Amino acid sequence: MSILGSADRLAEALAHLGMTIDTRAETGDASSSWTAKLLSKGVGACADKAEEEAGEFIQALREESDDRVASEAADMLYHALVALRVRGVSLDDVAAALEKRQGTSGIAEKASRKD
Ligand SMILES: N=c1c2ncn([C@@H]3O[C@H](COP(=O)(O)OP(=O)(O)OP(=O)(O)O)[C@@H](O)[C@H]3O)c2ncn1[C@@H]1O[C@H](COP(=O)(O)O)[C@@H](O)[C@H]1O
Repeated sequence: MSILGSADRLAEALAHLGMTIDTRAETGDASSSWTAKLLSKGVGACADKAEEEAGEFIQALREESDDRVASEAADMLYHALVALRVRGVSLDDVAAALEKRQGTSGIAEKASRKD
C-alpha cells in the first residue's frame, strides 16, 4: 500500500481542520469547544496534551489494531495543529520546512551535521 492515498483528500482534511482551529481561536467559546478551551490554557497545556496524544499514538502502533492506529494518528495530528496555532507557527511554516528537505536524504542530512 501507499502512505499517500488521496493527496487531495488529506490536503482538504488538514485545511478544513486548520480553518476550524483558526475560527475557534478567534471566536470559540471554551464552554462548548475543546479547541477554544485548550487554546485558552496556553502553550504549556497544549504541549502537555500533544505529548500525551503522541504517547497514545505510539502505544497504538505497538499494541493495537490498524483502526486504533489511524484514530490515534488523527488525535495526534489535531493536537499538533492546536499546539502550532497556540505557538503562532502556521501550516505554511511547516510546509516550508518540509519543502526545504525535499530531495535530501535523511542519511545525507544527518552526515552533514557538524555536531
Ligand atoms: N479532531 C478533533 C479532535 N480530536 C480529539 N479531540 C478532543 O480531544 C479531547 C481529548 O481527547 P482524549 O482522547 O485525550 O480524551 P480524554 O482522554 O477523555 O481527555 P482528557 O482526559 O484529557 O480530558 C476530547 O474531548 C476529544 O473529543 C478533538 N476535538 C476536536 N477536533 C476537531 O476540531 C473540531 C472543533 O472541535 P471543538 O473545538 O470542540 O468545537 C471538531 O469538529 C473536530 O474536527
